[in-house]
Amino acid sequence: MKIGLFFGSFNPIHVGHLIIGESMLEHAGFDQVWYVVSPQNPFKSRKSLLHEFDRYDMVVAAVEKNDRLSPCDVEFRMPKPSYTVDTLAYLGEKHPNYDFSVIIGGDNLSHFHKWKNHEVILEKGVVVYPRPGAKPSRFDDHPNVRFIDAPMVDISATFIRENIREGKSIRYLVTEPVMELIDSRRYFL
Ligand SMILES: Nc1ncnc2c1ncn2[C@@H]1O[C@H](COP(=O)(O)OP(=O)(O)OP(=O)(O)O)[C@@H](O)[C@H]1O
Ligand SMILES: O=C(O)c1ccc[n+]([C@@H]2O[C@H](COP(=O)([O-])O)[C@@H](O)[C@H]2O)c1
Repeated sequence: MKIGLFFGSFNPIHVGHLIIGESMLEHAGFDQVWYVVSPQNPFKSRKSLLHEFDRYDMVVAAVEKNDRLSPCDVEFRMPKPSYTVDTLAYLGEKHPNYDFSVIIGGDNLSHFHKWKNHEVILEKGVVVYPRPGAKPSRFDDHPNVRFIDAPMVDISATFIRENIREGKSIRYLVTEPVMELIDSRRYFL
């Protein structure tokens, strides 16, 4: 079984993340995509970062209607910050019959050389979803890096958090169940 591991802060999960997951199932040949919620990205500040349990709840709410998209909380029980190569190794040991690859947005590829043991991640294969404004990277022509030809989506979690703080609507930028959680729990205010 081919599994695409989509690592992210998901602060919050938005429709861009869902379009990426579905496109990966359709165009990259994955049987499933797992949304791995990272408690702490090694490069990001904790400012305005919700607790991982809250971010996970939103991921669960976003994907529950889709059998092939799954939430994954494995990094909650691992050392922090969350290094992708370590999680990949752990999941590989736990599920020896699954074939894992990593999914990233085009913006992350330009920083990829700074990731811990990125060569090891590359050996497994990296599938890239194009992102507006992504810079060219040294991995663009790497044999184990595959770009998916799919429509660009110019949505970010940062933009959603800003809208919430300014009292603006986030309807259609996140799914209805995610919007209900954000409203009822007063996230990002
Ligand atoms: N609109 C998008 N197009 C392509 N890739 C995306 C998009 N949004 C997020 N990603 C990718 O999804 C993964 C998880 O992203 P993340 O949870 O940080 O969302 P984000 O919208 O980039 O958040 P923030 O604005 O807080 O940085 C990353 O690999 C990121 O590159
Ligand atoms: O392993 C690393 O060195 C590394 C460096 C930067 C980012 N990552 C992971 O990349 C994922 C995407 O991050 P984010 O915050 O942009 O959603 C997230 O799961 C991070 O833990 C991992």
